[in-house]
Amino acid sequence: MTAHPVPLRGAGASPLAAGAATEPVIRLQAVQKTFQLPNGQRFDAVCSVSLDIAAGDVFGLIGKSGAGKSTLLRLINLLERPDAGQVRVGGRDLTALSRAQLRETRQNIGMIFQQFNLLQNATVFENVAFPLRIHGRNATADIDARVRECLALVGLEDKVHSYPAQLSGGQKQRVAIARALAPRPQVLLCDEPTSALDSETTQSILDTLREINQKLGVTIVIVTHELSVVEALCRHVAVVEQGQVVEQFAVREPAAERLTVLGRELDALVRRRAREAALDLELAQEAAGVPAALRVAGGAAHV
Ligand SMILES: Nc1ncnc2c1ncn2[C@@H]1O[C@H](COP(=O)(O)OP(=O)(O)OP(=O)(O)O)[C@@H](O)[C@H]1O
Repeated sequence: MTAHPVPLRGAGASPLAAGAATEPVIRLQAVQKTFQLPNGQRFDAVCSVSLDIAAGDVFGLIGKSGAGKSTLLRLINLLERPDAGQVRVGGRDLTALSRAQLRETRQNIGMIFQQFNLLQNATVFENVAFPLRIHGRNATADIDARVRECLALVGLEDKVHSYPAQLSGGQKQRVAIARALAPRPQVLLCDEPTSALDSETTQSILDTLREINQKLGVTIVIVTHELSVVEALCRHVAVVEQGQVVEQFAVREPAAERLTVLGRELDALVRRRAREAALDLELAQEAAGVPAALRVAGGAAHV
């Protein structure tokens, strides 16, 4: 896939980025979300969570069904408004903003969903142009250029006139990624982005997300129930249980002890994949006739 350079939202380029150099791009401080249930009872979905996510990171949120992962993710762009606590993104406290300011600030936070959430009666072009048009400040030529740039980034230049119904699941998710990136966000939130896709398509979407992170520096936060997704994509992970972050760690640094079963399972997977990669490398070198003394180690020893 050809990737076209897209200008980064630089630290000095936008008031949204003010303060970003001095604190993590995402900072949740004691955020709380309680839902009122139909029977009148109250349910604490997120309980006083504090979490820092550094600029440029790829951060996974894992946990059992109902643990509060999606609610936590949706607190980051205030799709869910916290009952208490602060949500800071790009140095701004989102909870203190007016509606108009929040609309503006949300351009800095793209989001993709399990079911893609595309406009069915709009072409691929119009889907990607949508977030640029609703802010009404972009000239038509600029929108056109930006839409094509984003579609190139996800390898879908040739689908510009197609409708969502004419696309595969993976292509729909690529359109959703292009749409999320169109306003040049610092942060991309992903809510189970590969859960509706087969494993091959999942791999190619993960490759695209990795490329976006590496080339554009966009910080990615991803909710998933698939440990393989975390292993393949994330640098850091937090395990969520009953509305709380019970542990967080660097994915590539398996430890002797973890607090949670999911943490232990993820470590085991990381170790297994590292061993497999080391073996593959060894076999490839052997097949290529590289003398044993000159072979490069695969790195499994580190984990
Ligand atoms: N709008 C709402 N009203 C009432 N309860 C809600 C609402 N949204 C979420 N919940 C409840 O909050 C809890 C956490 O939900 P959430 O979707 O964040 O969990 P999750 O970890 O993402 O689960 P899953 O992996 O199944 O999507 C669940 O028990 C859910 O039923």
